[in-house]
Amino acid sequence: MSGTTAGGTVPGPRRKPLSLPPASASAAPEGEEVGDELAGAYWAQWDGEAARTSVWRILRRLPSISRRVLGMAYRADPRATVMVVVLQLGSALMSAFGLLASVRVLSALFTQGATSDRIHNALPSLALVAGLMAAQGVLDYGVARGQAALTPKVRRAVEQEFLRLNAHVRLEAVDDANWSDEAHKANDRGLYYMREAVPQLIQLAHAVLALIGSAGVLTVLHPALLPLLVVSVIPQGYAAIRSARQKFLSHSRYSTLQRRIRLFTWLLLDRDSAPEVRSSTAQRALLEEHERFARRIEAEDTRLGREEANVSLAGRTVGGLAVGATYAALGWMTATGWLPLAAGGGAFLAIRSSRGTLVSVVTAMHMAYEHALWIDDLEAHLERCRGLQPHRTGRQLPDHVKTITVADVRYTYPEAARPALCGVSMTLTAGSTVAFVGANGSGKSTMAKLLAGLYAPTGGTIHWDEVEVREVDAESIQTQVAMVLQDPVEWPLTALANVTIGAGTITEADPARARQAVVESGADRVIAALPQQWATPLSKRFKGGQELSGGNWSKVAVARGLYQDGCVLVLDEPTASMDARAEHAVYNAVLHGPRRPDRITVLISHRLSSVTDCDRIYVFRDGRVIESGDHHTLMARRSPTGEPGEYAQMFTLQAAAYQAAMPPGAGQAARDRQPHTRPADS
Ligand SMILES: Nc1ncnc2c1ncn2[C@@H]1O[C@H](COP(=O)(O)OP(=O)(O)OP(=O)(O)O)[C@@H](O)[C@H]1O
Repeated sequence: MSGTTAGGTVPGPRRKPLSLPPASASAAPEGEEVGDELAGAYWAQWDGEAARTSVWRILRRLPSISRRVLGMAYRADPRATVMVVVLQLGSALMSAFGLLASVRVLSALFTQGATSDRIHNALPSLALVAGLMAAQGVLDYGVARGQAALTPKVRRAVEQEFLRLNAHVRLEAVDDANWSDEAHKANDRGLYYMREAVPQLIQLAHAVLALIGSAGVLTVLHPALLPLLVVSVIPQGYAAIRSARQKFLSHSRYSTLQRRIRLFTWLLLDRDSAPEVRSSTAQRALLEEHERFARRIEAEDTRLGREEANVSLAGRTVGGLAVGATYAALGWMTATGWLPLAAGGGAFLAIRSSRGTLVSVVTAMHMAYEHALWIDDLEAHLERCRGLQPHRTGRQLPDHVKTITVADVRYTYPEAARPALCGVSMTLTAGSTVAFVGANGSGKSTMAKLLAGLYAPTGGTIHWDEVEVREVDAESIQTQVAMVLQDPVEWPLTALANVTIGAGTITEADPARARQAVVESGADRVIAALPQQWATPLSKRFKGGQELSGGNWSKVAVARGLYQDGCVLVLDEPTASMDARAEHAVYNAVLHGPRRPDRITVLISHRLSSVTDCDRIYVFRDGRVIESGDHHTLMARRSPTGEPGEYAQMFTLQAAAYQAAMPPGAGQAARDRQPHTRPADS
């Protein structure tokens, strides 16, 4: 393809001829290893990373992860955070003292003398154990209460911050192909793990403190017991690490398969794909593909279960041997008098409880490490969002504008090879209706988006009266410009909310303005026919919801634009899917209705019949305005060689297409019935 610019003809990119496709191929790339097929998929980026990282590195990162989560919790609720930390420490102390008190109970029981005397002597320590356990229960209850207050607050705070920043990011950033992946990754994984970070940290802290408590008690009982504990837990710790890593890797393989199969499940169940799935009998192909993945999941499930059983057996064997050796050493120490019998019993209890705690610590620290990688990405994304917010100057546009002056405006999309607009100038005055026409890709919509403040010009200026748009808050332009696009959003809200949302509300309405807007757009009949009229949800996802046809959605979208009641109304081909009568009614309302004297209306259309009554028509080609004037001026325009201008050529071409198809005399009859001349679509 080639295009014409001011500089001449630009050669199109070189293309290789398309080769024949293979006669058989898999529906999507498929690797030997499940993880290979979707390696690089944004949502799988860090899965299994904890299993690939050294334990030392994980341990080194834990303090900074903990600091960050604590900071986040403190910002959300300082009181609850301090309470959780203090109570958690208190609970760990109670647990350690409980263990020491248990040793005293054992000492009392293991001394010589009558059984009743020994029991009697043990009673105070027993009461102490009970008291400490009760105190620990109360403190744990406090931790749970603090966590209950803290976690939802942190969740709400981070989620709101994430959505607020994303909703305001400038449109050009969202246009970037990588943006959607980044935002979804941050939402699906980062935000999820950030929400879970507080309870996870509490769990980790609980386990670590319990381990430290046990170690402390052993040291108090006899300094030689600490190395004994270390020796006993090393094999157990090793087995726990292996098992945790195995689980992380398996999980990443498993989730890849799950995502793949969900795609086919979704295609088979989805309402939008339902007609095509049936009309093209795609069911069989989709079911076969689903079954293929289901079998792989089945095999993966079995493999996973077996592997877990093997790792668990190995862990238990190694751990069991180590504990056996430790208990033997304890027995020897007690028998040889190194350690009093009661201290030996206490050590037995401490070592036993440490084994379970160690597994929790290992799993929790792997999780904290891997989740922190997703949280890092989320934070980087939020930082990027902060840098991409609309510029704020504190200045607002005037409520009414007399003239918008566009002077030599240029715009190049990020990473685009050529500018979409190169030197456009125009003057739009209040009360006038202007049209942008021209071939596909000539820059009409881009110009409209610049007028709406959705993009900032990369060159040139746009003035609203004397105010340059760069000097005002971008949002103040957006509230003054109502834009109706060709593929408007079908808001899954009530009919009324679909009209009012353009004015920034879905719960309040100006009834008279809403009715006026739907009458002008032709949506009044659509809404009147709905079972609950204005209150009908326009989505089948809701009970009693209704689906509209494409043309009727367009009428609702036009009503939304009219309801917004801005200084500028841009209709970017919203009538493309309307029937001829509906389209005519919309244009008639906009062009000949009670037009607000201070509104500038911009119509973008390929149907030139719709724009003949506009005050001024701008003809775009390759990002420039090549002609402008009213319909008659443009029709009369000739080049120096006597050729009709671009507009005249396009109009004549469209008109000729209908005239050729009309029976003799029908044209006059049709014209007599219509208030305005309307040539046909191209
Ligand atoms: N979001 C975008 N990112 C990058 N390039 C874009 C983007 N939108 C449009 N373009 C490019 O900018 C140029 C002008 O596009 P624009 O949509 O303004 O044309 P148009 O005249 O409105 O076309 P159409 O009649 O097909 O709607 C085209 O080359 C198009 O490919």
